[in-house]
Amino acid sequence: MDNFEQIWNKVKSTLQLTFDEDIYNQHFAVIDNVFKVSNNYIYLIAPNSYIKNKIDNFYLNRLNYLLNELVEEQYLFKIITKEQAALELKKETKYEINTPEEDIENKYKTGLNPTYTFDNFVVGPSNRLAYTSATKVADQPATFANPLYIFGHVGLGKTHLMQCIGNFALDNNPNQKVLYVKTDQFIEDFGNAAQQRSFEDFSKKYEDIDILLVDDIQFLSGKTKTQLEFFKIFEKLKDNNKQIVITSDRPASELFDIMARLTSRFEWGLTVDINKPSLEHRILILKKKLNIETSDPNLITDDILEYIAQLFDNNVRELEGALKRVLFYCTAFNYEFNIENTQEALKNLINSKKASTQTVDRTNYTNILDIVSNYYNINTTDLLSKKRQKKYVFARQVGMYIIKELFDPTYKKIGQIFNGRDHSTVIYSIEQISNYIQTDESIKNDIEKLLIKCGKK
Ligand SMILES: Nc1ncnc2c1ncn2[C@@H]1O[C@H](COP(=O)(O)OP(=O)(O)OP(=O)(O)O)[C@@H](O)[C@H]1O
Repeated sequence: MDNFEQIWNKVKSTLQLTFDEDIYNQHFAVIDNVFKVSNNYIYLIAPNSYIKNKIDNFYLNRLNYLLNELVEEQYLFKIITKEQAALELKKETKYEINTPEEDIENKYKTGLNPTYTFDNFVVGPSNRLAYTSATKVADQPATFANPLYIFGHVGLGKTHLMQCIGNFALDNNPNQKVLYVKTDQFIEDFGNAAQQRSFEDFSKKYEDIDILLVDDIQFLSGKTKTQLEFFKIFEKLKDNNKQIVITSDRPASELFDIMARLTSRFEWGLTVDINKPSLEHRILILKKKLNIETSDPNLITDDILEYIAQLFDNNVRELEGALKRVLFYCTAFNYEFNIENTQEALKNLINSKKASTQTVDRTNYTNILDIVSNYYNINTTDLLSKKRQKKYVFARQVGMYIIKELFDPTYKKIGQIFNGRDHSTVIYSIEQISNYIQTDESIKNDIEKLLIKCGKK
């Protein structure tokens, strides 16, 4: 809690710098402490419902924007009145007190983030099919497409769209049981259940469900037992006519080390992809985000939005991050929103982008790349390419592992050697190989041989 108090105090300090004294004193100075933190909401008590409504209507986005800058996890501020706080306390639940609004409480049990809605998802040519399919699934679960499989590169809106399905379906029918879960969480839950030899809670959580939303299914790779369990759950839900939605960074046919009976089932329903948005689409996304963050769509002019959209063309998360940075920089220091200040705010991001796209010196590693390619009977161009067939993906992961073992460069550097893969892909690849080494004797021997060929003393 102390931590949240500090965060609130920091937000308050920024508000004090940005707002007129009168506004600050009337709305924010009067809020002292954090009342409680529950279900990713940080509760603040307004002295009366007039102030509560005023903050809700005019300032809440700004507050949440500042909060976002300070904490990595998704938290939101929630303003309640003293009366509501008193009611909460009366419930006498020691550690977790229900929110006043039942529907919000319900949503948080589902793992859903209520800010992901169809309304704030900007539709364009790169995501129209995925969007339309998602709206249909949300409107009529288990009727239109089951499973719905959404794939695309990092940060292009898969999670957002998947969560829209859950939020919309729940709004339509609050009695439905919806569960959003990241694959990592599923793996962890299964591991815990297996360790405790008690599957009751696990089965209840995943089988007693109307809509199951599973994010980033590619992380099931190599986890045979967990895949088998997921297969059982999948079959059960399908048999009971329950909706399943899955996201992944690649088509089901290119999933690596996931059993064929699962990947083939992923293709039973409808598969849709999300691609990179065009410049016009990116500008529209920025406008929407601006509207959400500030309630003032004209705060930043179109030429500045276009400037940002030109710079960040790969990933909507980066694009959004850039906008937030500009907003924070200019509002926190009371600077004008112009190109110079935008450039200044984005200086570090631009520099790190430049660094990652500069041509890479592979000379030190060429030998290793050749040895690994030869060993797996592929050519080096394919090893460095984006081809997703298993033999290339596996050899690439081995290449990354060996370079890390022998030279220990940064993950970012390894990503650059392999044609600009991001550092999380590199980490994931190296972890995969480390896992194989522990579980598969023949892979372990291969890697040992390769390490020696590549110069391990
Ligand atoms: N079309 C869009 N309209 C509005 N916001 C979008 C859109 N596409 C992506 N975003 C925003 O971009 C950010 C990243 O999106 P999201 O987390 O859904 O990406 P993802 O594809 O699931 O990425 P990852 O593969 O890393 O999980 C989110 O804040 C999301 O709201």
